[in-house]
Parts: sequence; C-alpha cells; structure tokens
Amino acid sequence: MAASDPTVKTTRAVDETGERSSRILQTRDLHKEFGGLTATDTVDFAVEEGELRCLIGPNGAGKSTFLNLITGQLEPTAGSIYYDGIDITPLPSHERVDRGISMKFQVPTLYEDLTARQNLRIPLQRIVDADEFETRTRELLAQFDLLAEIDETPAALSHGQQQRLEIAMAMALEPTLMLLDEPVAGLSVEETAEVAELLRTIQAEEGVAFIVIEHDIDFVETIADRVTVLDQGSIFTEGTIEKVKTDPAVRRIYLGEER
Ligand SMILES: Nc1ncnc2c1ncn2[C@@H]1O[C@H](COP(=O)(O)OP(=O)(O)OP(=O)(O)O)[C@@H](O)[C@H]1O
Repeated sequence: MAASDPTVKTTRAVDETGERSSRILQTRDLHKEFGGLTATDTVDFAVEEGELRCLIGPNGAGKSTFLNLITGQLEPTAGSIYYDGIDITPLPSHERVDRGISMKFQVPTLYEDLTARQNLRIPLQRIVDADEFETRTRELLAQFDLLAEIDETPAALSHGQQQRLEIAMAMALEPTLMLLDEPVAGLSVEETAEVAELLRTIQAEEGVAFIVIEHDIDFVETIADRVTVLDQGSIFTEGTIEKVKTDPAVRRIYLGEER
C-alpha cells in the first residue's frame, strides 16, 4: 500500500467532533461550475477505509465530474477534499496517486501497441524497482486471471480481459482508494460477475476502498456496501442498496418512473 504521510496523523480526523476518523476520503462543500452550469453542488461526501461505495444517478447528474475532482483531473470552483487526514485540494493528480488514489477511467487507456506485460510496466515503474518488475507483473496478471495473456496486445484480448487489465493497471499503483467509472459497461453477464468477484476479493484481501460509478443496478446490488445517489450535482440520498432501491423518490429520478 502507498505510505501515508506520518506527519499528518495528528490532523487525521476531519469530522466535526475532532475524533480520529476511519474516513479515508471526505469532501467539504465541494463545488464545480462549468460556465453557468453547476455540475457539483456543495457536496459533503465521505468514504470509510475499505468500503465499497457505488455512485449512481441519471445521465448528467455529475458523477464523472465528482470523480475527476477527487483525482485532480478537474479543479473545484470551491470546497475541499481531504484524503487520509490531509487537505489534498491543492495537490496535482500525480501527488494524489502517490498518496494512494488510483482511477480506472470509463474510456480505454490501454496502449494498443504494447503487450499486457508492457502495459503493466507503465504504472509499476512508479512503485517497484526494475528487478522486481517481472515478479510483480506475473503476480498481478495471475490475480486478474490474465497470466496466459502476458504477451498479448489489447486487440487479442476479450472486452472483459481488457477491463480486467485496466483494473490491474490501477491496482499496480497499490492504491488505498480505487475509483472506477463504469467498469462493467458493455460486458456480458459472465464477465460482469467476474469483475464483481474480483472487486470483492480485492476489497476483502487488500482492504482497498472503492468508489464505483455504475448504471447496472444488479451489479451495484452485488458489490455495494453503500450507495450514494447524485442528482443535479447534489447528493439526493445515501444508504444501503435496499434502502435506495425501494425509495420512491429515487425510483422516480433514477429509474425513470412516472412522477
Ligand atoms: N468539461 C465540461 N465542460 C462543460 N460542461 C461539462 C463538462 N463536463 C461535464 N459537464 C456538464 O456537467 C454536468 C455533469 O456531467 P457529468 O459527466 O459529470 O455527469 P454524469 O453523471 O457522469 O453523466 P453520465 O452518466 O451521462 O456519464 C453535465 O451537464 C455535463 O454536460
């Protein structure tokens, strides 16, 4: 796991009580405007260490914008982001990666001309010495059931294998928080079940926390500890999948039922 800064332990707590908190991520009044459009509307949001949180909401609700603010891809108009007890709002993306925040984007980011081994080398170079590279590559590929594909380029992989390789690349950075934007979009039922199993295993065995944007409510039901519903840039509601799924107001805004 990426080491947290030992000097921040005394300021780790970011909750109102001043108590040491198990929250790994906290946003305070996080706000993003594009011109006159509010994409993230003064959001207070928290994720616990090792929690698997799903973020759902209608198209344009602000889900991707919110994740991009956490990674540093976007700069907020106002508000703060605390990670592992420190205010990371001013930090550039690569420093957030070094602190343990890793992202798998919705759009494919695999290098088409590189093999699975060579693709993995890119994130691994930030973490391990060259003499450990082959061992760690094989470990990761085995964990993601891709060892037989080590010398294949992405074109030779199924869509499900490509998605797993991208998640492996995000995991290579040894995150404590992994952000996934629609990790099962376009996958078959079997491939979706494999990804669900994989995320649950990573969470259980490595204690990684997740924020997963997802439209597939069955997948959300399989993996989520808790669900946050975004609507028009604000948190509409949060809770267990059972609570969220049966909430008539959520069904109206998210599942498109008649008002
Ligand atoms: N770079 C940008 N410039 C201007 N407006 C943007 C930009 N990025 C997002 N928006 C707008 O912000 C709002 C939120 O968009 P966002 O992509 O975050 O929503 P989303 O919930 O992820 O949607 P989807 O489920 O369709 O991916 C939308 O109205 C979108 O048009």
